[in-house]
Amino acid sequence: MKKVIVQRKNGFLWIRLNRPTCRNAIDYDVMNALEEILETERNGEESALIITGSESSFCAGGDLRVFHALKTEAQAYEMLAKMGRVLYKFMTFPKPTVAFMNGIAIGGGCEIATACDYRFAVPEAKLGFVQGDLAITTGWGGASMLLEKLPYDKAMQMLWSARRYTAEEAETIGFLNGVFENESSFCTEWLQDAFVQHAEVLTAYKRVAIRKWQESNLAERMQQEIRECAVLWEGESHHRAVETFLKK
Ligand SMILES: CCC(=O)SCCNC(=O)CCNC(=O)[C@H](O)C(C)(C)COP(=O)(O)OP(=O)(O)OC[C@H]1O[C@@H](n2cnc3c(N)ncnc32)[C@H](O)[C@@H]1OP(=O)(O)O
Repeated sequence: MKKVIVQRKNGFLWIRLNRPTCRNAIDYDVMNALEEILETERNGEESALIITGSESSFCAGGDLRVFHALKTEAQAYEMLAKMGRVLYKFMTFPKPTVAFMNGIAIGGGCEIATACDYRFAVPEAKLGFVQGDLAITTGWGGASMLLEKLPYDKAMQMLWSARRYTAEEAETIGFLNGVFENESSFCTEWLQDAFVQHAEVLTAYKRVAIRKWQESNLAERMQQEIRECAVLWEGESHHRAVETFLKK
């Protein structure tokens, strides 16, 4: 079974995270697949990219079973920086990008969504930057990207509280651009009329945004954030919190 499925539908490129038994958590295979897709599809024919999850989850963040083997700051940094590079590629993808959160979006799942230009969810989705509860920060550059997307106080509220928000609450705080019953209503009520036909207009506007992020050195800020997380990762509190989850 492919861990990441690529589909082309009505002029859009769909990426579907596909590890439903662990709520589409991200492991190294998924990171590699995403990196390859983002490289090869930069100049593809589709006008926009949509990322979603299979079955009824979007993404439960990093695969805690796999990544719990990483004990030291250096080991953690290597993994975190790898996904950080993938998310910077997402953030600066030359076309519009959309996260359709078809269910739970937790931890790194919210970081992936933050890298996208738009975020939508189904009513029953729960969303949160829960990393704080695991005694770490966002480790894939999510906080730096969130501060580009939300007003300062709203972004910090989501990060500092580590709270799980309902879709309605996440829309109120500004993390979500809308809530749709399902993928089909998202497509007919939003996606099909969201973008002009002239693909060169879409990419030109995206370059405006990307230049701003380049000038404000977003890549470097994400790297520094990843270093902060790697330091905390090594701590006892983090390892204990993950063990508690894994023993459940
Ligand atoms: C790297 C930076 C980060 O991303 S830090 C954040 C890491 N993620 C998390 O802390 C989320 C941990 N998961 C959860 O809180 C819950 O599983 C959530 C996602 C809310 C789903 O709850 P629920 O629908 O009740 O399912 P469940 O807990 O029974 O899980 C089903 C199976 O999936 C697994 N799973 C879940 N999340 C992960 C994960 N992040 N990494 C690895 N496995 C995960 C569960 O262990 C469970 O597996 P099993 O069926 O017991 O074998």
